[in-house]
Amino acid sequence: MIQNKASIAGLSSPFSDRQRGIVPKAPCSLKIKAAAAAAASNRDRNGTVLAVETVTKEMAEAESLIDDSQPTVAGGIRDAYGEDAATEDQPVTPCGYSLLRDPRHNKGLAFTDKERDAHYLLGLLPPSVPSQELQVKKLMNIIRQYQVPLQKYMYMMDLQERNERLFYKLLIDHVEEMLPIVYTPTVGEACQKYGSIFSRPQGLYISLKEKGRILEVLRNWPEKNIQVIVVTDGQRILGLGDLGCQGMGIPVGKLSLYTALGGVRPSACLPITIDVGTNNEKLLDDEFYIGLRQRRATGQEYDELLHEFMTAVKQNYGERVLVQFEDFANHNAFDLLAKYGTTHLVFNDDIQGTAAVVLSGLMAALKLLGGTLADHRFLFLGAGEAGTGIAELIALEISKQTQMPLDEARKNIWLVDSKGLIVESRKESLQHFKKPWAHDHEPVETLLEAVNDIKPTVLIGTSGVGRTFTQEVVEAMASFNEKPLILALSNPTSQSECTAEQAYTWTNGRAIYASGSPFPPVEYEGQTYVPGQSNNAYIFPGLGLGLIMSGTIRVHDDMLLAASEALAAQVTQENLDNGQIYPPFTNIRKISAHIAANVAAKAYELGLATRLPRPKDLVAYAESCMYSPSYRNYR
Ligand SMILES: O=C([O-])CC(=O)C(=O)O
Ligand SMILES: [Mg+2]
Repeated sequence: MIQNKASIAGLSSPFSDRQRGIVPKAPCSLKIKAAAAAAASNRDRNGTVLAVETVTKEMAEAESLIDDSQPTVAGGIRDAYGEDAATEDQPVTPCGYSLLRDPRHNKGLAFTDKERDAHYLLGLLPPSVPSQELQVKKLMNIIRQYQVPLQKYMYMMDLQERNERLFYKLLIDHVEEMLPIVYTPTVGEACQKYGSIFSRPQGLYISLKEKGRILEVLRNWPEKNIQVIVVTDGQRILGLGDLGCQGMGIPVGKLSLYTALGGVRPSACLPITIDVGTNNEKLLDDEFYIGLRQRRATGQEYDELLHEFMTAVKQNYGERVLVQFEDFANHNAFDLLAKYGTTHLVFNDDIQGTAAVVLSGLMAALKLLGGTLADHRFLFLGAGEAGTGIAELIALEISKQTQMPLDEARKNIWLVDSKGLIVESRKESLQHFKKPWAHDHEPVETLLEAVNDIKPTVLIGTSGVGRTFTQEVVEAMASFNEKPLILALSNPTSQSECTAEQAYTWTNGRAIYASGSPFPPVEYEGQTYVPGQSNNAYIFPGLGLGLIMSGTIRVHDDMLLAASEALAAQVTQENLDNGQIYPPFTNIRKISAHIAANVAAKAYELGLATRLPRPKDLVAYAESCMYSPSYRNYR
């Protein structure tokens, strides 16, 4: 028998338990128990072993309030393996006033008359019953009236807290328009002002104060069946530097894309910020700063906290939870990936996600430029996570294609950092991740000199510093390339190495251009040029979905290559004819399903996938696993 919380606590209340929304309907609870037991043993009630899809259905049916006539895969991957067996300990489904206050189940005015009657909502809502589509239309009208992007961002955050399905429906249906709001560039501004706009916690904060108690912190999070964690320590938020605890906007934003673009259900996503202090003096002096008011802990203190975190994550969520490292400073990003890459399912978005999206763009661009990767020369401005990560993945692909040794494949790839071209004579003083790129060449101090010396066919900006592709640099690229490929990847828009308009104007419209944050189309001499967006958002949602749905336990470089190939394959001839090396974001769910399928296929091939048997049609399986934001009918 399920006990209600109030009776356990010995509280009395003028409302009945149902009215206060704390007791599930008895038939539902029985169904939950039966399905939970079945799913846990992977057998049906008669003891027959269940196929994965059948368990999914059992579990989805078991979720109280869901109408049997609804598609059952929406509950998603969580349910498929019996790990999320609903038990009496699960929070019960609310009804009455609490139902309207529960963002996961709230539908606002869209509750039907029958639902209003069955769930104690009579009189709590005005009579109109709009469809979800009409609700989206109304909200878009409101959002479009805000002139300031940050206001739109705050409206969206509020919506997410109020009605989760409507938030995702709106985001998915208007992805091109809303991506720049919930993601780069606006999310960058939101992080800068996070202390002032903070209203409700959207993820977990783990600070030095919680050292020794991280497992307890994880257990405080209301959701138990987590599949993806995005974690930052806030030290390098986009190209905006150290934003300390206010970096939380990034994991929150990335995870909302996991759901909207990759179909991972929201309750399986956990945003985390690790707060070891900040070296940002402005924040330390800001009375509204929400983080620890101290300079960053480093060395052993930092390592110990991170180690406790990684250990607690595995202990609490098991081996198959994906941890995505986001916006760590270079040294920590590389160290963490190296340290945990062999023991955990980890992935660094800034190193590996960015690399995969750029490699994909290059694969597509070759159809416009001609030749193979090995025929091109690459020059990077910026030799941090993104720069060296992309460079390495290109070299890996060249080496695979040509059978040449990796060292040899690196020879056509050059990097410039703040001290000039990375060359042999600087090797001693270079950080370890730059050393492989120290080629034999005279010292060169400026980017312009490097461009003129190396004569790259592809120029890639990963410096985090805005407007560093000057007119001379871009014109030099155009002087020896018929179609210079220019990727200005730093985020947000203010940090982009050059704008789309500059790239097209300075090359007389000949550039193939993409940036990390979006730019609007450019009119130049009577023609419209549509810049591409080379952002890891194309990759991580599909990659993550592929890892989760196959139960993969380690990320392998070949999975990144598989993701790149799948994305490049989605670029149509029409896209290419318009100078586009990425497909439009409007198709992103389909794209993510293809990426997920390719990644999962590679995981099965490498023996790293644990969810067996392997589904035959991985694209269809990926699609069937995706969360749908459509409202469900409540019994
Ligand atoms: O968040 C983005 O737009 C891309 C990214 O990972 C970064 O710039 O750090
Ligand atoms: Mg990032």
